[in-house]
Amino acid sequence: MFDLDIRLQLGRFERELIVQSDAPVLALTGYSGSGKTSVLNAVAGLIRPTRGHIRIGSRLLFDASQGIDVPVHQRRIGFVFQDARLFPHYSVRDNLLYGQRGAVVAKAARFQLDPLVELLGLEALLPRRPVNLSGGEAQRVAIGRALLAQPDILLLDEPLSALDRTRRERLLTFFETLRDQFRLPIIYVSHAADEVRRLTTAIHEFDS
Ligand SMILES: Nc1ncnc2c1ncn2[C@@H]1O[C@H](COP(=O)(O)OP(=O)(O)OP(=O)(O)O)[C@@H](O)[C@H]1O
Repeated sequence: MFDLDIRLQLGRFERELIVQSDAPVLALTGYSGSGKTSVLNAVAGLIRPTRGHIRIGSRLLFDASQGIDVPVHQRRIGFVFQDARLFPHYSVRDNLLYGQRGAVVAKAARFQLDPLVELLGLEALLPRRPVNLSGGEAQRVAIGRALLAQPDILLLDEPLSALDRTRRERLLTFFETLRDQFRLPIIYVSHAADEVRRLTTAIHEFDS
């Protein structure tokens, strides 16, 4: 499922990552500043590794030796950033629908608005603007928006950090659904290994 062998150089910061795993969820954990978000940026195509390759499922996204570097908009990746990054001038509903724009939303599409609104508990929030959401609510909207773009791969950067225990629990269950029913490959960044143990045994810890 995941075959990553990359080297990143950002100013003086360097990070190597070599992972091969058949697990559906790959977790990256480690201290602040260890390069977790940078790896997600490389997978999304926002920064370019200095060498190596990135293959997820059947998709080869980057291979320096073959000169392959799939453009960001063709990677079909849903990226949920640490700060939700919703459009402040759009309602929650319009933020969600923005995710659908450009995506082929056939009746058979994996992710549909109404079931996602229900799964993520967003009904009451639909008319609100992001400024009137808590951090955890905004994060749930960002997850819905990312999924409505019908991604092949989901990148989650510390998605539970703004949530209380009950909401954490519900979202973890939701991620298990994405993993088991939708079979969506997920790279999940967290600084806490215990947070991700429920989702996967494929945990790569940056400890140096
Ligand atoms: N464009 C850049 N130029 C120089 N250094 C950078 C650049 N982008 C990131 N860095 C540095 O790379 C290192 C890794 O950053 P990154 O955000 O990937 O870490 P992280 O593990 O995700 O951290 P956190 O858990 O705090 O989010 C940091 O020291 C950061 O300052």
